Amino acid sequence: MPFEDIKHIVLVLSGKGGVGKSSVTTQLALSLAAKGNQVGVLDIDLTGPSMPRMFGAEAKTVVQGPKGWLPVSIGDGKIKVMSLGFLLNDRGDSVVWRGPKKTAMIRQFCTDVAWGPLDYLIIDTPPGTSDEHISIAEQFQDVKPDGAVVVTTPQAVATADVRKELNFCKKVEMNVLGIVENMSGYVCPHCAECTNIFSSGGGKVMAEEFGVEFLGSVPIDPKFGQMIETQKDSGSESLLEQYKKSGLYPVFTKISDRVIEKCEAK
Ligand SMILES: Nc1ncnc2c1ncn2[C@@H]1O[C@H](COP(=O)(O)OP(=O)(O)OP(=O)(O)O)[C@@H](O)[C@H]1O
Repeated sequence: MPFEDIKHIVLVLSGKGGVGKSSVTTQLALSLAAKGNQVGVLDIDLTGPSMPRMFGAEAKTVVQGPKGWLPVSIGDGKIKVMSLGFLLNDRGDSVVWRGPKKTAMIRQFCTDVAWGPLDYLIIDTPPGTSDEHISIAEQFQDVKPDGAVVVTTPQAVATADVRKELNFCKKVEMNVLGIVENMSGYVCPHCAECTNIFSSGGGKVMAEEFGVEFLGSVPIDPKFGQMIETQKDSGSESLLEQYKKSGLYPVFTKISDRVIEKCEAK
């Protein structure tokens, strides 16, 4: 059984692209690792895999071990990452595959990766409710994920996309751990005051409407993007150390506390 050594599985979903789903996946992984957990990150965003870039591991490749693909170990090995990005020859390549090929790739990602023991496996999914989501839902018929973290932005809440995502979860009987509202306000680097540029609070209202938990608001922090862009295969130890100094670290410490509580309560 490929998931037998994995204690908890969490999916990260978003109704639309560009809302910060990959950033939330990365920060969830970093904050869980900061609490001493062994974390795996599975990137099934086949058309736009961004995990190699997020973890500064674009030059790494995955190799085949005796028990399957060996995920890329980041820093001191507290985080392991598997992404289609590691298998593409040219990292700028994108994959245009039809449904059956995507399904086969996802099945392989779910069965052929030698993760070793993990406390948490975080799965970064493509935006929307596409073939990949249906495949992943099918893969998990026996091993149910603990649930999904749904990411939105204040603007996206105004659209039907989040609603669609939450309805999708209901349809495939996916437990929703909660909603994260990303890019919710801007923290001034000079005075640390938070300004609500795009309005905020919509995620909370949506969470109430669907009877799911609101996990928290994540402000826009330009330093986060800089931190990601300037790391060059320095590994997660330094990324983790840098992240601990980031203004978003306390925000995600609270979010991951709730994720842990909810996963352990299951
Ligand atoms: N809270 C934040 N503060 C500052 N920058 C952010 C924040 N969240 C996301 N970003 C930046 O916004 C951009 C888009 O984020 P990200 O790649 O995480 O979105 P996504 O939803 O995964 O996108 P896609 O749908 O293309 O996969 C990135 O450059 C990221 O660094």
